[in-house]
Amino acid sequence: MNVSVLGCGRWGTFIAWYVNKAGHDVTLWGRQGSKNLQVLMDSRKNDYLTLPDEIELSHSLENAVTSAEVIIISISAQQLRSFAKQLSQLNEIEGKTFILCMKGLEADSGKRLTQVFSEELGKSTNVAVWVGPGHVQDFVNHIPNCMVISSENIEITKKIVQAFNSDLIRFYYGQDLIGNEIGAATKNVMGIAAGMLDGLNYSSLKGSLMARGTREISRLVRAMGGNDLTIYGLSHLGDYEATLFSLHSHNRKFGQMFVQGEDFGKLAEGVSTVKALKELSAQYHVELPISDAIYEILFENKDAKKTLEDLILRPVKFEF
Ligand SMILES: NC(=O)C1=CN([C@@H]2O[C@H](COP(=O)(O)OP(=O)(O)OC[C@H]3O[C@@H](n4cnc5c(N)ncnc54)[C@H](OP(=O)(O)O)[C@@H]3O)[C@@H](O)[C@H]2O)C=CC1
Ligand SMILES: O=C(CO)COP(=O)(O)O
Repeated sequence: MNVSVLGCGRWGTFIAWYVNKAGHDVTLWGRQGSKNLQVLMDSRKNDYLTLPDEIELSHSLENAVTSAEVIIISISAQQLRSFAKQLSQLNEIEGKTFILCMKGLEADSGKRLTQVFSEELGKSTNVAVWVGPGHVQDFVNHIPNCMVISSENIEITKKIVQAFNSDLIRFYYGQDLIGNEIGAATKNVMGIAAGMLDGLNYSSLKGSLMARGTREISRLVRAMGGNDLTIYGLSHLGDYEATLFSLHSHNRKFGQMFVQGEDFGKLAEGVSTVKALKELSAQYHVELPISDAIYEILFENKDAKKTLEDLILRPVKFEF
């Protein structure tokens, strides 16, 4: 199958490498001026991997889109709306399958990425998400993992899983798009919280963060019409090791450096997702104490140690 990957950062480049390894013809696209693409064109390498010669590297969005049956997008979540607008100007997008390999929510509206995408491209394309745990550094060292594909159309979900399943990634069929998208985006917020705990020498609280973080997000998913159990699956709890504990996690690292007064400088999607959660908490009348605490620390200048300690001082309540 011809597959194009749009976005050539850490994850998009890995996805191109992986999909080629799974037996497909792959084009990897980067925008004009992309340093990431230039480095790959010059050396076929980045900080994480080496791309085989058969993967085509391209600056032409039109060629990348028209030549492929399946188009995978992996760019920063806050750029998706404007990028989807750009895609909607192209011919021949009808009937194509798009897969979003991204973990975020629109910061201002709280909308899920498939909602943002469909609003800009209409209903004539299929859209799915590919989420779950995995770091490039582990996959290129042949360490396998499990991930999940989810869409509103089970036939599309099955087609993608069958095309991309391999001994490196075992895919599951997701049946709850709301839960999988909210789960994938919000695990980054818990990752930031975990990094803050690490930075404050409170790492032993991460078990409690796992228990109460999943509970908080499952309440939100249920209020939004999803299945609260999804939060205990691959998109969220299944991604906690890779985000709350892994030294590779950008979100965990961001949180750690934030409380240490340092600038991380790379994409940590959870920062924008914290804003989206503020909006969703109000829209759906769901209390999100951990996410609120991270919002206050990041955007209201509240003291991180005191704000996280205050979570412990909340009134006693039933666990479930
Ligand atoms: N296990 C998983 O499922 C993982 C998922 N991810 C997700 O993947 C997504 C990307 O993360 P990551 O690869 O780390 O981020 P990077 O910052 O490494 O890469 C982002 C890419 O997006 C491109 N980009 C940004 N804005 C635009 C735009 N307006 N138009 C076109 N291209 C654009 C950048 O272009 P340029 O090259 O010009 O800078 C860059 O290539 C995130 O949502 C992240 O959560 C990440 C890791 C693992
Ligand atoms: O989603 C990821 C791991 O599954 C990557 O997480 P980070 O963006 O925090 O590195």
